[in-house]
Amino acid sequence: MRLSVREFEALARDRLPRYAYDFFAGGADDEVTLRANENAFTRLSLVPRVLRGHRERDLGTTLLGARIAVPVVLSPTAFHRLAHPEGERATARAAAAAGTVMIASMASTVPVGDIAKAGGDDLVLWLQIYVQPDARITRELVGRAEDAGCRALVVTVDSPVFGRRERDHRNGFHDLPPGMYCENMRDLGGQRGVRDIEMVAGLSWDHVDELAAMTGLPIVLKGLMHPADAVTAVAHGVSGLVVSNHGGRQLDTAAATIDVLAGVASAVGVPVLVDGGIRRGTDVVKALALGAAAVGIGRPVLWGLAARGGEGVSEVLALLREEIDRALALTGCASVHEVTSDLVREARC
Ligand SMILES: Cc1cc2nc3c(=O)[nH]c(=O)nc-3n(C[C@H](O)[C@H](O)[C@H](O)COP(=O)(O)O)c2cc1C
Ligand SMILES: O=C(O)C(=O)c1ccccc1
Repeated sequence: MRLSVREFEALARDRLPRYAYDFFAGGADDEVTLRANENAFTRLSLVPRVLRGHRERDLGTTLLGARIAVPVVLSPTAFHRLAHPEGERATARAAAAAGTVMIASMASTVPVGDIAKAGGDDLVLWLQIYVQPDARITRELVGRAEDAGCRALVVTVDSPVFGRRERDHRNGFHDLPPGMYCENMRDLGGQRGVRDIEMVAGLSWDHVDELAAMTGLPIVLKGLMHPADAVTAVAHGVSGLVVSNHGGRQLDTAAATIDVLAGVASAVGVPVLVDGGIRRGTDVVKALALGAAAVGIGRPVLWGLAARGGEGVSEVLALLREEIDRALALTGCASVHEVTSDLVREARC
């Protein structure tokens, strides 16, 4: 039996080829932000309340109108078939069983329609996209998301260019192995490899407006860190935000997400999610206290998938669920909505 999310990482490291483990685990440049995301949680302390007499906890909440059973969603990560042959299908089944949102990556190795089918009616599926230089391709992707029954589009805005991941360069990992493709790019005119997904160096608020004009789906922006950008985002009509530094894979030395969360969350009225370095139930409670509506996990899903396929993802989600439940009990909270900002403070070293 695995006792923690970190044990899954060790299992995954043992099972995966080096290049795949490094692709999943790695960050940009010196990986300062990669480490900072996790470390920042240790600099925050919880200040529990006691004697409140709650026998049980309700871990559920609502996100963009969808009821979710735990305040943890699956952040979008590329290439699940590098972790397990069933890839995103297995991930979708685990997300559906846990009763939470899966944000499928535009760079999934299973087409979004097939991810939706694997997850079934219970799955709340959102599709993450990178706006493409050719608006026709973006429009086609949006259509594929709508046809698959996705309930939101998550637009990643932290990547006008790719971050430089030295591990991938060292390993010569620049494209998917034979037989694996960015399936959502299929038949859109490219070679279906990693390089088919293009970044838009001049990404701007105009692109957000253009995208909003293409669809009736709610739009969530992922990769914001600055409160001023959050305010502008809401003025452009977005329905939610994900405070994220892309798991330390884009701008190295960017702040840890948990350190900027409160500034963003207090600046806007839309739901704010946060991802980066969340590995324990107490991390989730700290994020809720700092204003998050829910959190996202990236690598922990990949570690579960690599270790034991969909069962492994389910185990990771179950571990986090149990830890959140215990952390709520020990902080005196009966629900995620009772987690208030006074329950967290900066640790004195
Ligand atoms: C291997 C890997 C692939 C990723 N692919 C994407 C992606 O395709 N689109 C995206 O918006 N974010 C992507 N991300 C960033 C995640 O959505 C998320 O922000 C990050 O993993 C959260 O940090 P954590 O891994 O510490 O939980 C990726 C992250 C990893 C580790
Ligand atoms: O690795 C990533 O972080 C990522 O976002 C990505 C995007 C497109 C293709 C491959 C990876």
